[in-house]
Amino acid sequence: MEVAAAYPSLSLLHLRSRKSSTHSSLSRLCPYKGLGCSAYNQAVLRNPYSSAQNGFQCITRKRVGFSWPNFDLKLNRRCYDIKFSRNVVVRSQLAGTGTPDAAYPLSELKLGSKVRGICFYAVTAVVAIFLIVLMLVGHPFVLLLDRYRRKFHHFIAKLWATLTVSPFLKLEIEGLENLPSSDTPAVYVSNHQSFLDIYTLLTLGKSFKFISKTGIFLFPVIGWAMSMMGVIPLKRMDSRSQLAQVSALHPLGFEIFIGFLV
Ligand SMILES: CCCCCCCCCCCCCCCC(=O)OC[C@@H](O)COP(=O)(O)O
Repeated sequence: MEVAAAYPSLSLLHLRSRKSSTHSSLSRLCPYKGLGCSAYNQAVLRNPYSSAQNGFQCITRKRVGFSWPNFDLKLNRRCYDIKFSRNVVVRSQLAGTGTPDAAYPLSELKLGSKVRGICFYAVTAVVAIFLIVLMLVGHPFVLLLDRYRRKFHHFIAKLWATLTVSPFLKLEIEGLENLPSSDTPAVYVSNHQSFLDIYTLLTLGKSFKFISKTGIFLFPVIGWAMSMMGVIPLKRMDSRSQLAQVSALHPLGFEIFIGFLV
């Protein structure tokens, strides 16, 4: 997973798994001097951890049969039809060769991985429910005292991310000194291999203004937190919305985080 921080010079932040091949964590920041998009492309291609060289994956979606209970009212008996198939997307930098065959259906995941995944979601939900209360209480003060950066909310988000991730992954952060200071306008761009980049970037504690598709704001608790943090909503199919939201940023300058899928 890579994050590019674009400010006067351009740096790449790499998010990689420390010990296993199943999850990614924040591990390496490689400074790369360059200007403009072409320089960025070169940086990605030439970097030893780049997706191009390692062939890390954006694995194509694989359809997996999934049974859903269905009620046949006439016969008053329960029957099971293959009604839908579910898309299971596996994206990992480290998992294999980058071919579609490397994707595997949910049903083939080991029990341990499933339990681990369920625990992850349980922890993140429980922690969010507690922390959202703090955010709600602090929100009026944040609007009065720190309307733009909202550092308090970002601190809460950092707590949420750290408490969620730390039982499951060990984060290693290298090269923090290469990041621009908080008062330097910068754009961070991630290739968004999975949602783990959001957690790992939140643990940095920087007041990124994330840009997010509008649908995510509808999630309970997380969506409310995003609104309070000032996450920028984006209607993806509407280029006017994209322009309007970015130009609405406060002229003092912000650090923006943009995630995109590769
Ligand atoms: C108290 C709890 C604190 C919670 C803090 C939550 C802060 C969350 C910051 C969220 C930033 C969300 C950025 C989302 C970026 C985005 O929009 O990604 C789109 C992808 O998904 C791809 O979607 P799709 O193509 O539809 O699969």
